[in-house]
Amino acid sequence: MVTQTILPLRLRDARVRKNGRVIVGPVDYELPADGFTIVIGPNGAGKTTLLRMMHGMERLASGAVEWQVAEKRARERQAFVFQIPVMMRRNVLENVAYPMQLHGSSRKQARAEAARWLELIGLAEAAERPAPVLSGGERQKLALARALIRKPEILFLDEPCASLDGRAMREIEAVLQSAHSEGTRIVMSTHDMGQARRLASDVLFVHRGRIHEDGPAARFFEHPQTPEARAFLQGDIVE
Ligand SMILES: Nc1ncnc2c1ncn2[C@@H]1O[C@H](COP(=O)(O)OP(=O)(O)OP(=O)(O)O)[C@@H](O)[C@H]1O
Repeated sequence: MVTQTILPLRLRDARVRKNGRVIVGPVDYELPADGFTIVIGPNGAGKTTLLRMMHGMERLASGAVEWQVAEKRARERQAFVFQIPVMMRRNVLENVAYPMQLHGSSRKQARAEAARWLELIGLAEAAERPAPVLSGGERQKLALARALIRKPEILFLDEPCASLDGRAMREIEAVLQSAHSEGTRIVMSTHDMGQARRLASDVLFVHRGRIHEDGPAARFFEHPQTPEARAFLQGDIVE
């Protein structure tokens, strides 16, 4: 059987409106099939909403978000990691195993795969602990293992390292880089310019609800094309 990729993703004239105001859009953009895309921009620029819109979590006021396959299949092949991870009041292993069980794996199979992921992500010792008692970094690792366990084609992450210490951040970045090198497409927002430079193959610079500039990371960081991106990279306040 030929497995058709869900990518590239196309956004056509896509807009999200809240309280009568367009907060993101119009966006016309094609997300290429490969890469580690970092989404950056000033506070309130629309990064979170753009990611949610790509993932199909926002009702569109106009336009379309189109994958290469039917919506149901596209949905199954994506995962999303939130800034504040959502987790069940069960132990860590069960939290990670859950998506596999939900999609038809036996409990035994799901638990075995979850244990493998916990090992990989450095959470093996916490397997039997209730998820709600984890530290911030551990929670985010759990969320990442749970997102990756079904080997999504594309993973969206909204500020996954906000407020984590250096060690947790390093561990999470290593897992993301490894997932990417094994073929997972990644789209992630961050406020941390060091992290953006470490991880990005390409950049989406969001300003006032629009993709203001996009391109390969090396070019963006060395030669930003727009005055707003230049100002942002210099650390100026961009409104
Ligand atoms: N549910 C909502 N109702 C009204 N306005 C909203 C809603 N959600 C977001 N907004 C507004 O839309 C704009 C974009 O928000 P969004 O959270 O996408 O930006 P962001 O770039 O992720 O911000 P930050 O960097 O602060 O996390 C902001 O001005 C925000 O106040």
